[in-house]
Amino acid sequence: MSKATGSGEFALIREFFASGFPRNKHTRLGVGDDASIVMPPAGCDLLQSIDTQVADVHFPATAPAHLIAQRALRCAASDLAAMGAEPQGFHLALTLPNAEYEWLADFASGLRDAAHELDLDLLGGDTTSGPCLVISIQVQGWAPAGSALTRASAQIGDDIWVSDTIGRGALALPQVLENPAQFSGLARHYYFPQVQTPLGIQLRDLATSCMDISDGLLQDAGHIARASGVTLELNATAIPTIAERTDSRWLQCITGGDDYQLLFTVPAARRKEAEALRDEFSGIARIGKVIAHNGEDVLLQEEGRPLELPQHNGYQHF
Ligand SMILES: Nc1ncnc2c1ncn2[C@@H]1O[C@H](COP(=O)(O)OP(=O)(O)OP(=O)(O)O)[C@@H](O)[C@H]1O
Ligand SMILES: Cc1ncc(C[n+]2csc(CCOP(=O)(O)O)c2C)c(N)n1
Ligand SMILES: [Mg+2]
Repeated sequence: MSKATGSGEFALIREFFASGFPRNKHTRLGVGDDASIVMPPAGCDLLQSIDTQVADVHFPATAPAHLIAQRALRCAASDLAAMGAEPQGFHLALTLPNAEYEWLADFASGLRDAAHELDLDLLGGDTTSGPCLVISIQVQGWAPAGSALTRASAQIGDDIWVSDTIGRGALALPQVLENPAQFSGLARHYYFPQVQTPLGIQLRDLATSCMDISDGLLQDAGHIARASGVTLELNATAIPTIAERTDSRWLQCITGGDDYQLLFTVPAARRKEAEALRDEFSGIARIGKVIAHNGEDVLLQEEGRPLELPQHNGYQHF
């Protein structure tokens, strides 16, 4: 397979990453210098997050390069959506086992498409050789000062909501591992997780807490519970899952991860406002309520009776 034109790391950066990305008006200096320069709008907080994806841990190494890029940027951008940020830009750190021209061209084309859709300017990065493909993406954006959503302020009595169906990524995984190039049905959700930026922005004035579900609904619900010092009581039959409650794969849906849907809490007194969001975000569903901490961080109920929580409630690296 051919190598990047010109030779070496710098030709590769020039060819694939120096142009073709959205140009954000707040970017003073992007790819090419020792650091990027960005001028945030007055009165806004800067929000930043970093996400790493490793070949054969987060995606199959043999997946098409444009799909790997799409997925990596979307998963990273999801953390901005979770906090209600308006996206601004990203830095890309790439570790590559080799520099094959066709692979890089395909990767850069997927990355550009995702960047345009998500409104993220490529601000800079770092490119190295290494034993396996690793993609680290730092994303940043802003929100009016003090308005960003966090995991820490869920209140007793709040309703618990999710932005859409849970479990698509988890149930896609066996298919994707079997055929990494397949890109239909559930595999679409695995490679193109829906980034909930518009919903996150609307929730700034409505939700008391919010996060994106990357590791599994049950485990991630525990993060809001611990950060807020409350218990999240989930109603099993109210959770919109891709496999029905009676399906043997239901548990995989709520523990498997790779959803990138939002989990958020809204005061019960504002339930009608949350329901009205359905005009624009038809998938949102009310799945439980926040109660005083009672020893457990998360409770799963069905028709008023507690369900035993599985030992494995979400993805952990170690
Ligand atoms: N090596 C690290 N050094 C400092 N902080 C870290 C490190 N790893 C994780 N964190 C912080 O710990 C918190 C939880 O990290 P985690 O990666 O689980 O975030 P997440 O949004 O739940 O998951 P995802 O990685 O899927 O976005 C975040 O605030 C993150 O910034
Ligand atoms: C090939 C392959 N095997 C397994 C998985 C499942 N998986 C890996 S990491 C993760 C949680 C999010 O990661 P992080 O917490 O690092 O952001 C999940 C659900 C996958 N996506 N691809
Ligand atoms: Mg997150």
